[in-house]
Amino acid sequence: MTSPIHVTSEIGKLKTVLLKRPGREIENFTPDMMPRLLFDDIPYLPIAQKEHDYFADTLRDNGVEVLYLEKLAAEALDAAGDKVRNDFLEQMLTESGYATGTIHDALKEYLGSMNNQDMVNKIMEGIRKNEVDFVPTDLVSAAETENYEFYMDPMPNLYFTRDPSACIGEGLSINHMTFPARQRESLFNEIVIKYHPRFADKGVHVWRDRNHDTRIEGGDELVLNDHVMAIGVSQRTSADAIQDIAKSLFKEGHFDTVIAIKIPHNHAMMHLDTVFTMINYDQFTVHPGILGEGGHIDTWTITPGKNGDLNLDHRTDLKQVLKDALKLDDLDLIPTGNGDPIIAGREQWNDGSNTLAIAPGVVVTYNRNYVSNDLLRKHGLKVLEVISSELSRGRGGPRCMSCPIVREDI
Ligand SMILES: NC(=[NH2+])NCCC[C@H](N)C(=O)O
Repeated sequence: MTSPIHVTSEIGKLKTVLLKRPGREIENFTPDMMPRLLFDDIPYLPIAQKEHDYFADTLRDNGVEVLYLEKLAAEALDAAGDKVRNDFLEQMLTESGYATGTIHDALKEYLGSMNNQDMVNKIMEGIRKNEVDFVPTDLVSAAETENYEFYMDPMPNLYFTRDPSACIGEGLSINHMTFPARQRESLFNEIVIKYHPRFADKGVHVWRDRNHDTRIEGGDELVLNDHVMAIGVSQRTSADAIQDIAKSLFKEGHFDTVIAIKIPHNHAMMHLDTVFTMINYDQFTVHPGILGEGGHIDTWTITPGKNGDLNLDHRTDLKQVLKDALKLDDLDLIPTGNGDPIIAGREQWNDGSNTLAIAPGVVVTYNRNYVSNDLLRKHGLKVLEVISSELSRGRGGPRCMSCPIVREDI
């Protein structure tokens, strides 16, 4: 049986991708909620949707099948029936802070009265207190902070479908995310994989599920070829989660090498793909800001050891490490912003390094990063630019906004 998931590189011709069209969740918050919700500004929804549709059309025009998370999640619940719907709702409420109690009951009744698509959309958008018909009668609900508007927070980062799950080979990781603002997101991916007819019982292997204490996010997980991965040690992905997934990939998959790359732990560079992406067989974008003195950076090449252990090789010459792992004679590392410190900083902030390859040497990028885009063209790449004034306010670019499900082999 061929698996409905097949991703053996970052660059193979993209056949199927998972997106989430931004909905009301991206404007259902106030400035004081922004840092906690990992946003840097208040987006303007109609334009964000227009930009997102343009992005989706660009992919479709290039032969990519576009799937939407919100639709798959509702279809999965439709297919799974009442018990699964009830369990999903209970789990979502529990992870939103209401395992039991009168608020739990009121929210369950409110959401429970909706059809699956409306319920999924509502959970994604967040639930304000004034929309639920509920009068507090017990101390727990009466004492709940009065001046907070929400029972359930919105999930504005959902349009960054790259992060809650990552397709690797014929399987995927369903991720335990770092910050509470994003932790509930991967519940949607879980129900899709378990119950959507497209994926359920089709031999999809879960390398690592969301029930872990250690954290990993898809923005850090790069599939370089069918046996090598690069994973960022970052603000979002911990070294112990990398060891854990490496063991699983070595044991049950065709992978034999994981290159762990340590990047600065900050919001602008929260994932490896904000500073480093693969765009061709032998070409990568790299933000000069991650390279230290003499272009060095900490990397550990992890390979299988004896009795299920791991071997580690610590090196700091990224270019040589990649050349060795990918068996290449040479490699083109293309600096964001052409290496100019001011331009590199500005364009990295707006995801100039966050390119989505849709075929070897063909990338989708934000039009606003014109210096980096010109440089990519000078290095021989075909660059498809998408409009990006509002989408970029969420601190993610074309790679973050897409989760490849099927790519052709390279
Ligand atoms: N793969 C990525 N770089 N994703 C970007 C995610 C941005 C999002 N606001 C967050 O902080 O989580």
